[in-house]
Amino acid sequence: MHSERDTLVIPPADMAAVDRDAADSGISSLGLMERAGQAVAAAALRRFPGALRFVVLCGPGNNGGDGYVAARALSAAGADVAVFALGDPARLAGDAAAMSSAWAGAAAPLQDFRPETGDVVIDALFGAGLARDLPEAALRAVEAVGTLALPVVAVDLPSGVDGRTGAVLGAAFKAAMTVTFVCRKPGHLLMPGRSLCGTVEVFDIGIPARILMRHSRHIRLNSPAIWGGALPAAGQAAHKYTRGHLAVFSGPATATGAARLSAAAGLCAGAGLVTLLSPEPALAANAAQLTAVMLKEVDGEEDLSRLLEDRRLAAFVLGPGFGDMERARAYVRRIAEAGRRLVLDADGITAFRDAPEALFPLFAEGAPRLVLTPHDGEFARLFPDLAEDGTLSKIDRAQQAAARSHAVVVLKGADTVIASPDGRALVNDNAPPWLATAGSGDVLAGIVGAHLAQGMPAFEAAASAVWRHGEAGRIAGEGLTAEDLPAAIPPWPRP
Ligand SMILES: NC(=O)C1=CN([C@@H]2O[C@H](COP(=O)(O)OP(=O)(O)OC[C@H]3O[C@@H](n4cnc5c(N)ncnc54)[C@H](OP(=O)(O)O)[C@@H]3O)[C@@H](O)[C@H]2O)[C@@H](O)CC1
Ligand SMILES: [K+]
Repeated sequence: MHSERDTLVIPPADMAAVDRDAADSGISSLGLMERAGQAVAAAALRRFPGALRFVVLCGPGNNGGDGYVAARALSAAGADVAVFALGDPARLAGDAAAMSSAWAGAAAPLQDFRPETGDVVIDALFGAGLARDLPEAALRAVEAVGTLALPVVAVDLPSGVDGRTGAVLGAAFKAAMTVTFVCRKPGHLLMPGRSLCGTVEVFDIGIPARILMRHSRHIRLNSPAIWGGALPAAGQAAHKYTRGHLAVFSGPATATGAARLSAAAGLCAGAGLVTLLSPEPALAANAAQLTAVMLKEVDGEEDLSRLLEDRRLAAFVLGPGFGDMERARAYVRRIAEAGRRLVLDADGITAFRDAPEALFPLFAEGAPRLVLTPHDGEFARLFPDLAEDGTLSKIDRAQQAAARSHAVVVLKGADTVIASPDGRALVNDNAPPWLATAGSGDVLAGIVGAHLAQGMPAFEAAASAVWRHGEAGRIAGEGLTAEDLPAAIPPWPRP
């Protein structure tokens, strides 16, 4: 399990500020580069002991500097090493120039690189400083290495991956392994960057935590290390009501399955009681398929108001299969006015597509009580401007949406981002690809609802739900259907 420091994620621009602070406090930047390059060489030798030749591709900045150190260390270890440089090494500056001079071997132009079977490529072309699409010579190298399917060890990031957004600029190496320094960068976690990094190894090159924390924007990898303590301890005498009562709204008679999936997941995730709230025409369909989940008729705002008199009903899930947009908006208003907690998913989100400004003020007071769980398409309905802004990373989009909506935003995908109105954001990385299946989102909404019902703060409730959902996907295994997921939800992890 991760330590808290292991979960830190710092964007490249902030990382540059960390480097400056480290230098100001007397830490030698040349020493940092030396340790970085040595770490790369050690990792490459450990992972590829049978390499016939290590080909080190060095770029025009400090990433290239790390490459020259790695070349020297690999050579000192007895490996066969060839260095190819992008640009004239004589034009390198600062630490990179010093490390290039300390490399005793030759450095041929990158254009001369002809990959051979048995090569292991150390990609030190670009890291945090990649500012635009890869230049022509680098594109050709990416293509040639890809053609032979040579293993690549990326220094800091696979060249071509934008460390801030995870986007590919022109093209990018597909690495078997990425050795990065200090902490992860967003590009290691956000797609498609994550899929190009291979195994990510993070090396502590000696920058003290106090400097890191000064520049951390509270972006982290989603891990039990962050929220493991957020589950209120249920005492020996825990009563089902003290473990929370969750209510899930059913859709019409023709669309009841989604809500039942949410309800079942809520029960398996630890809610003491779960009630499905069903319109009258759907009662029979629901009753035929429920056992532990209770069923209650709610067929309009008056029914709901009466129900809300029961203070034990702590949290609601609205959206999966719900269908009726006007009723969705009315129910959301009632729940907000009654001070309850709400997971708004699927149709519940779409119901506010033309009037998001009618939703956001409803939950503006006090601690966050609303959790929005959109996929990209639903996100664009509530936040069209953020969805269209190509300069924003997925983390930026979720953070800005959370601040605007006063909601915890769970922006779903292979790289789900969970953001809080207070600026915290987590990137999730434990979801297997086969979790993207029909009904999977309904299950997630139910788990979030169960956590809210148990009294967890909304951000922790959502983050832990995303993680348990991912674990459930792993446990249920490839070929799962959403029906398999509730029973596969793992117990609450203790940090
Ligand atoms: N604390 C740490 O984490 C430590 C980090 N360290 C290492 O430093 C790395 C960051 O170094 P960096 O800032 O020099 O950036 P880097 O990626 O080498 O590229 C910048 C150069 O590329 C150029 N350039 C950019 N895009 C281009 C393009 N498309 N086509 C052509 N040129 C392009 C750009 O030129 P410019 O944009 O100014 O014209 C500039 O010359 C980091 O990834 C890690 O490996 C360690 O050494 C020690 C501690
Ligand atoms: K690189």
